[in-house]
Amino acid sequence: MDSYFKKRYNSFKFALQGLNSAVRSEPHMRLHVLSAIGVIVAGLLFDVTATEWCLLAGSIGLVITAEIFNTAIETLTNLVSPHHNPLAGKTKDLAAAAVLVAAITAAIVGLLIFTPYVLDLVNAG
Ligand SMILES: Nc1ncnc2c1ncn2[C@@H]1O[C@H](COP(=O)(O)OP(=O)(O)OP(=O)(O)O)[C@@H](O)[C@H]1O
Repeated sequence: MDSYFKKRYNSFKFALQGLNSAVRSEPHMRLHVLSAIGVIVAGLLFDVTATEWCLLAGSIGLVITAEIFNTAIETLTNLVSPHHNPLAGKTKDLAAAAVLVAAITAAIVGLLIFTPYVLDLVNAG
């Protein structure tokens, strides 16, 4: 039983190491984290509803998860194919496209949620 919990603890520790390495080595990841902080601050300022928090949290998670997978795929591609190879390029472009789609989706969710709050603020002012 002891070794069961030790294994789970180690898996969690390795996952945190991966997160730490993604934030430290990837400028895009830092940009996503900064954007997430901005969204959380805006959510607190506008006092968005619980449903809106769920959508914002889902969008933030989607983008950060996509970026981590992109980094993992890029790293593996560099290991497997360090030299120029059209398939390696295609693999990286596909992974990058996933991040782009996630980021566009998150931007649309953010716009749909925050635009009415901003308009209310402008109209009240
Ligand atoms: N081994 C390769 N063979 C062919 N094309 C490659 C290869 N490595 C990269 N490319 C092409 O160059 C582009 C940029 O590659 P790079 O490794 O800088 O990835 P990146 O997504 O820009 O990484 P980062 O997010 O770290 O800047 C890729 O999207 C791909 O089109």
